[in-house]
Amino acid sequence: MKITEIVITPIAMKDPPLRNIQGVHQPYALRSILQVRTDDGLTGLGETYGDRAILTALRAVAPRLTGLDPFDLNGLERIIGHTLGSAAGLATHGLVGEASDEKTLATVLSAFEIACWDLQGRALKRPVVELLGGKVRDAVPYSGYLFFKPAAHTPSPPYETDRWGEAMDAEGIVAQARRMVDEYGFKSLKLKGGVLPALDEADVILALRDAFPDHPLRLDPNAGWTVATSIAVGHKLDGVLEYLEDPTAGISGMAAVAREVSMPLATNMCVTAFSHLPPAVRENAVQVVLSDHHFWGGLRRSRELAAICRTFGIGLSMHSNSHLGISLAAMTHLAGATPELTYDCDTHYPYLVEDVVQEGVLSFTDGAVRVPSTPGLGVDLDLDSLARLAEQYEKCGFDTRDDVTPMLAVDPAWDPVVPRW
Ligand SMILES: O=C([O-])C(=O)C[C@H](O)[C@@H](O)C(=O)[O-]
Ligand SMILES: [Mg+2]
Repeated sequence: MKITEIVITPIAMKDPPLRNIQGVHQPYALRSILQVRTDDGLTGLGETYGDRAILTALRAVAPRLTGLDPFDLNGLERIIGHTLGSAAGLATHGLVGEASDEKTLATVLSAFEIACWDLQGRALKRPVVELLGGKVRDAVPYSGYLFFKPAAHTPSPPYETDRWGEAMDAEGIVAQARRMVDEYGFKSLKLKGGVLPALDEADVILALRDAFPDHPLRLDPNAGWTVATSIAVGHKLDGVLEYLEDPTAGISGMAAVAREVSMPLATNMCVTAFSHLPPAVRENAVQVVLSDHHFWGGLRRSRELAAICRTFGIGLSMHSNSHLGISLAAMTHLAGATPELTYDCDTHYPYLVEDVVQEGVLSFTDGAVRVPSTPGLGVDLDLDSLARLAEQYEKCGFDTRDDVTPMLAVDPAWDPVVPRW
């Protein structure tokens, strides 16, 4: 089997005004959809970020992959390494740590690697989970991802009215959580923090604890707090949190917090590449790493991360950014085959109102997605939806994720400085 053609389609999907430390989500989230075609007539699917910088890198690599066997993942890595060379790190939005050459390569590799896994599975008529060693769970549990948000936010271009309403205080967040739990059956809850003053966010967690006594709870302010504030929140939430995610910036900052608080600290910001693991282990900075195949280099590398975490007694969870069904399928196959992944995975999927994959394949029951059993990733493109979302990308008016500008549109004094509290 040889790759004959790769089609990369940037798309924009509607997104609600979800708040975070930087500001607010734009009215559309951007993704790149990959279709990798072979001489056997098969098409493998991939999905990754849609920012201009990654799109440029994907487009530089794609023509070099003609003739590659999709089973040759080492060859894929070699070609991508040669093509990107020492290209400067991709600009990122700052919510998944610093950019670096290592992460650029891993991000580009992942996008094509996922499509190759899909092709391998389709060729062998086996689901990806079986190529990864077989299922360790039939369904993958996800956590309900709670965001502070206004009911409406109207910079230009405007946001679509969403079904989640306002959630800017404890009452709103508890109502959002209730809806997530009722509709999706989530068994754990994560609050995106960095929006209210830190101790007020701790109060929101306490309100969630009252309303959901048995749900593991997580709080993630994306490094919005100083070490001292992080410790104060850690003490206030002693015995309440499953983990505290990225309260403060950097491996040493996290280590200073970890020495003083009782709950595990988790990260998708200070340990986001293999070179971050040795210092993090040395300083005992984090007790849980949130993997994310999109920037850790795909499914193989994510499993290498799992083995390293197992070796050093670090827990493994999974991070998410706004994503579509191809990524949800890839996340589910990976988690379905990875025993180390004992924490419920993050997903933004409940906020999605439009997808590029055919409906009805992926759904949540009791907070979990069944690992697909059909060949490859188990999802197929809906070409009409792909075309519509591609047109939306052309019209949306931006080509890079930027949570600051739409915030400035409603608050001209907005300053995304960190740490803020
Ligand atoms: O766990 C995290 O840090 C994230 O999920 C990062 C995301 O970008 C999140 O902050 C968001 O969607 O605004
Ligand atoms: Mg996080």
